[in-house]
Amino acid sequence: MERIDGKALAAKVKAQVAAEVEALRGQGVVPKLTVILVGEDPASQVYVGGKAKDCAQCGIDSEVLRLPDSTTEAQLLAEIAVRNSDPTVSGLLVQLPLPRHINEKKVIEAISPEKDVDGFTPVNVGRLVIGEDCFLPCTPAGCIELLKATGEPLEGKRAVVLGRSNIVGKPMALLLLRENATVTVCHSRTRDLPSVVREADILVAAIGKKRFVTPDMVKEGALVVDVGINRGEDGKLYGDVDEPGLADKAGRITPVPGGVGLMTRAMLMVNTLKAAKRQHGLD
Ligand SMILES: Nc1nc(=O)c2c([nH]1)NC[C@@H]1CN(c3ccc(C(=O)N[C@@H](CCC(=O)O)C(=O)O)cc3)C=[N+]21
Repeated sequence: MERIDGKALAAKVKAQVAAEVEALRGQGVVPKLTVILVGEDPASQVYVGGKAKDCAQCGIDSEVLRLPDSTTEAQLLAEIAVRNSDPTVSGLLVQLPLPRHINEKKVIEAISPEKDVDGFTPVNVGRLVIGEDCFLPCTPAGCIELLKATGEPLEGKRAVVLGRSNIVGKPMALLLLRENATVTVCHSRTRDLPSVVREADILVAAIGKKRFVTPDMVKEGALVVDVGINRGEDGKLYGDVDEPGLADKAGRITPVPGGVGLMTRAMLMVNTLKAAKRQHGLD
């Protein structure tokens, strides 16, 4: 299988964002992303650092609000409310997962839909379902860009999404549908899952299990998008797909690392730019 270069595509997307941000600055508009991080989750620390770096590359101001693990839900909601009504904040994101004593649903619902650059609020999810303009969730949006970058038409293809989470599987299915693919969503209760996966011209693996997709499950010539980020005992990152096992197959695959994760971050920059433009009536 040939690799789809997520690093190159992310760089291209960020360069386009940077050019637009520069033009916006000329009009006196400076986009800003605020990330709220509660607690000390080590993976979250890494992701948040990556986002700050991307912002710097794009000329987007960034601010990280670090709150202790002991933060109450009410305190977090109050911090969100301050950013919702701060006109200098274009995009607002609360890093997940949150400590167990905080209700994730309540927190997401508190974010202003006009600043919801993750595309996680019910308003944006609803807009996505009915095909209105909205903030697309970054990971699925990045997956679509990776698929489009292959130059292969998505229309009419059989797409299989492995996983049905609110942040990846479900919105991914909707975005593929919007591209006129024929979409099947598989999950832990799917009967004879391997035979369903084998039908896929386009396979999006977002099940969160290291190398769950074995070579016998992948159709010859398929486009495979690997959303998995599983840390192995050896400290290395593994996707949901056994990529080395697919070496002799025709088709294309996004690597882990170097694929979907980088595009997730690039799409966050796209959304933050879009938020700033909309808030200034420029979109
Ligand atoms: N509100 C919220 N929004 C998110 O978008 C969000 C979140 N919470 N919580 C956690 C997940 C995970 N996530 C990733 C982002 C970038 C990489 C990434 O850049 N990965 C690199 C390498 C990373 C490494 O080496 O550790 C790559 O795949 O090449 C991975 C994962 C965003 N998430």
